[in-house]
Amino acid sequence: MPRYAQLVMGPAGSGKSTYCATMLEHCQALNRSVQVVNLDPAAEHFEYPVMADIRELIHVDDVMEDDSLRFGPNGGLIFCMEYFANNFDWLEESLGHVEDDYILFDCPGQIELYTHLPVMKQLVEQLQQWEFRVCGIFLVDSQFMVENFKFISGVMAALSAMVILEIPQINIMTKMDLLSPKAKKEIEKYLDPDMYSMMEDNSVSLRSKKFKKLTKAICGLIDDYSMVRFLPFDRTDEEGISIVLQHIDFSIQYGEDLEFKEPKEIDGEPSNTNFDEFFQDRDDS
Ligand SMILES: Nc1nc2c(ncn2[C@@H]2O[C@H](COP(=O)(O)OP(=O)(O)OP(=O)(O)O)[C@@H](O)[C@H]2O)c(=O)[nH]1
Ligand SMILES: [Mg+2]
Repeated sequence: MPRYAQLVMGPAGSGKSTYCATMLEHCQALNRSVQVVNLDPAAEHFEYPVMADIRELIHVDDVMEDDSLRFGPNGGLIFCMEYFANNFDWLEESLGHVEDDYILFDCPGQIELYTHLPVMKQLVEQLQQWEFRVCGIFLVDSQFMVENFKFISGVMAALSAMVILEIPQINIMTKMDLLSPKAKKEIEKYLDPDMYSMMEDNSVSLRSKKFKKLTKAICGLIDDYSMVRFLPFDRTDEEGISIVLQHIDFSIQYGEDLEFKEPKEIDGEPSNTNFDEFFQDRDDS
């Protein structure tokens, strides 16, 4: 039986930990068993219970305070993640081996991890060896997406993670509830973008011909191959969360191999196992 994982990635402050807490709550309401693993060695607090926490293995403060290493916060975090990649047995032990388990990995926000460092790819390969079907979830703050060039830059960041990790990826615009009504209207065009017309809008502001040509080529490539799309995510909108989850489930074929499970016994109510016995007693009375 396969196992399932969401690798929750994105720039610093894009809403990864909030997404994990929201998704966990949503799945619990659906009676789905989901667990969260914190992979951020610099995390201070989160609003969800964790099944495993990388800080048990290594904490960024230990690395920064170490006299022989003397790293700053960013270098320290990269060191921690490389240490983690050399100690995947810690994760294996923490996860155990439960069939069809579903784990959300709350990753750190250093963008280097998704552009050129090998750690995340190594993690994906390791998870796949442990029979996980992994889906990348790339979050970008919607407030940084309401202008053409900001949008293109968000698309490029998401694309970079897609290219490096080679797994199904769902891209999400977070914090939709914070947008003003005007920005909300504006953002609709970025949820179903026409990259060519986006280029036309800005043709006046691009002075360098070479830069204009390059941007046009990038936009064309993304549009022609439908490479990157974003789904909106508003943590207060259950229906929207449900649509995001459906896309993710579809991408990792969640549910195809699930076996029927007996409902859990609720206090005061008989479980299915003694159903017959229960009716037998009633018939006798
Ligand atoms: N209103 C609103 N605030 C949000 C939402 N998502 C995140 N936030 C806020 O944005 C801030 C950052 O959110 P986090 O979930 O910690 O972001 P993160 O990506 O985990 O941040 P790092 O782990 O530091 O990279 C917090 O103050 C959250 O309360 C959202 O959907 N709506
Ligand atoms: Mg976080």
